[in-house]
Amino acid sequence: MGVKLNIYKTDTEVLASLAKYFADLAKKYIAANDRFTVALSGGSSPKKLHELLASEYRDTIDWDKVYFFFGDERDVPLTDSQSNYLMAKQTLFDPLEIDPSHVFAVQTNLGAEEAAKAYTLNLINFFDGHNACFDLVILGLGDNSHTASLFPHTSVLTDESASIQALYIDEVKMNRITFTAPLINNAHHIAFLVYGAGKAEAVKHILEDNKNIQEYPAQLIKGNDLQWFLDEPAAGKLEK
Ligand SMILES: O=C1O[C@H](COP(=O)(O)O)[C@@H](O)[C@H](O)[C@H]1O
Repeated sequence: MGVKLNIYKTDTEVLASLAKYFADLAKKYIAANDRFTVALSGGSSPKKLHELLASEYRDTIDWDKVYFFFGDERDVPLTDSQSNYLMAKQTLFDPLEIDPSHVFAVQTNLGAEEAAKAYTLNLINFFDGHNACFDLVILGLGDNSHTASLFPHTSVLTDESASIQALYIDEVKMNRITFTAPLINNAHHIAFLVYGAGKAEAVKHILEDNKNIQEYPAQLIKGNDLQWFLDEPAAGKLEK
């Protein structure tokens, strides 16, 4: 299956479409496997998605069968305002009263390197020693074309292992812990959530420019079912 672009006039419509996609996949995988595994993205874009899921889909998804992971995390305490975990806790887990044992936070209290190792072990245990294969990975896109914490001109971009790596990112002056592209690409379904004109240049680089993964890391993301959920401003520089 190729890349599917879902382009809507407004971010509200984008979020509604992705929330429904999330719900449809959750129902499908819970019916098939009695669980739905999802790796969340961080930053600010997903906040409204989480709030929508926690309100409109509170009663239509069997949330007790959903298991949450993080595609990347900042090397900060989980109580820090920059923490991707804290954002998800406040906008999704707390409103839905998610069982904390179903949420796999990156244990940043261990320090970045040890946290990456511990997270890798968590995945090995959760997936019974098999390669981690998430039902859904949700990704954002930075205006510099990074996704997860796969930033331009970093060593992790050429890592061919499906793993979790810790590295210092000079661009943001902090350590990050991130899925590698092969780990993301193992997923059954991958959804980019990108809205706002500020992302238009990056979207064009990723979807239409020649391959240059060092400049445009999100070009590394491939998958059986890779879907983009975009508003028109974010898609505004794509060839019509
Ligand atoms: O640093 C990060 O940025 C990206 C994009 O965030 P957004 O708020 O511009 O959507 C995010 O996907 C990633 O998880 C986060 O750590």
